[in-house]
Amino acid sequence: MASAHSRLVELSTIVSKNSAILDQYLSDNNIPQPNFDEHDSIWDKESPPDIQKARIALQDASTELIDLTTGSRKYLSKALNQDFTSFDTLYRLDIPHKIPVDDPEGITYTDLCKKLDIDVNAYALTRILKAAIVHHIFKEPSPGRIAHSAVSRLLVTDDLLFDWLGAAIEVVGSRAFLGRAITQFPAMDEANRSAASLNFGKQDGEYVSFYEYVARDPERAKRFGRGMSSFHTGEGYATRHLVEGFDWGSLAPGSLVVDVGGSHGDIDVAIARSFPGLKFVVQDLEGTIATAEETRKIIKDEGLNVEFAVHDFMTPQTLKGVKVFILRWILHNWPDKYCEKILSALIPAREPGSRVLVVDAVMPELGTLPNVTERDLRTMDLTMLGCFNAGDREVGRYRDLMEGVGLKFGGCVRPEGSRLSVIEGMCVVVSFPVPFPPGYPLI
Ligand SMILES: C[S@@+](CC[C@H](N)C(=O)[O-])C[C@H]1O[C@@H](n2cnc3c(N)ncnc32)[C@H](O)[C@@H]1O
Repeated sequence: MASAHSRLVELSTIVSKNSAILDQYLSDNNIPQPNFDEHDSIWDKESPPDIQKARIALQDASTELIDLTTGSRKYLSKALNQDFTSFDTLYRLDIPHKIPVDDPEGITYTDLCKKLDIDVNAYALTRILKAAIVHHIFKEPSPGRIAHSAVSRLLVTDDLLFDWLGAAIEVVGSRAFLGRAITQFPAMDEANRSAASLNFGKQDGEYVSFYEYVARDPERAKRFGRGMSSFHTGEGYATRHLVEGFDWGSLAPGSLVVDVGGSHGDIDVAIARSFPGLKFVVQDLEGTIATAEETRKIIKDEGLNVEFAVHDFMTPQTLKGVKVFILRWILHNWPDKYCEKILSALIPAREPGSRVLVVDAVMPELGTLPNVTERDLRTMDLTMLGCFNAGDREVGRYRDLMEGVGLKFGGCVRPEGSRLSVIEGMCVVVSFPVPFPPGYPLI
């Protein structure tokens, strides 16, 4: 039943009323419908004031409709992509933690400045924060005061999300250097010649890769690991997709599952809870493994069969008898030649019946998904290109990569509602955590 007062309906009425005004204007003046094919849009020309008013009202209501139907967490990452500057500032100055979390009246801008660790230009900071407020990050309950919004409050109540923001700022900030990177390093095939390398600047005289940069600072490594954990709390990236998306029950008790580049092991904890008979080893770089204390505690408290081991996935796999290798969000971080190296490194561990699960987003053909979905995917793809000279590949490129190193390609499935095919020998399955609309052709 519809609500007595529905903001959504109210907004859609504004959209429809103003669309009708614009439509009438076009028809009265024999102007074709707006599209992106014409060289010259009608809206680039001057139109009467009431038509301009109708356009603004329509756009304002549509924007609010989109914002209100996005969800706070998702909104946060969307807003970060649109308004990087404010986020960068509020993270660096730790603004969310300086604003009372449960007081709708918030704090004055002046008192907020007094709480900061450094003496900043209050006028400049206020302007940066107001730019955040128009994106629903914080709100202004009364003139001169700032309070938390539902979105900004998350940054205080969810520590992992705050760490995600810290990591995401470095990631998204690097994307801005893409144009410089493609002109300075046009081949774009080296991890340490990326937009991120330019963003971070030379370290001890050398450009470094994203991961080298992260590993140089334990605090940053911890933030990145925790930021990854926070991703798993979002619906699109929930661990359950992999828990439900593969037939773990078909593995014999005691089967060894190795999560290559598994970070803090969130995926393994989730699978181990449902399949306690399996044995998991999470492999990652030393800095990441060293900061997985929260997962270690969960593993100990719940008695889960999950271990951590330092292993560089560019070097041959040392474990034997592995039934399943998980490579989740790994290949999209590496240029092709490194993906070949990572996949080849698994070959010595291959045995009949073992499998590799590559879990990554798969890029669709242009225009085959709803535009809002595709915008998200392509933004993420460019983020990966900026950070790593890598990205979310089309399914054919995954197949080429795998077959190129002599692995059998086992198909590409979406976890929800799909059963994975199990093929004798080294079977490679590409799945991905993004909730694609039903019916999207995967292979
Ligand atoms: C994008 S994260 C994905 C983490 C995890 N698989 C997940 O799905 O959340 C990539 C991981 O690869 C790890 N990594 C990067 N280079 C590595 C290397 N040479 N050997 C092992 N792990 C590495 C990083 O430390 C990080 O944890």
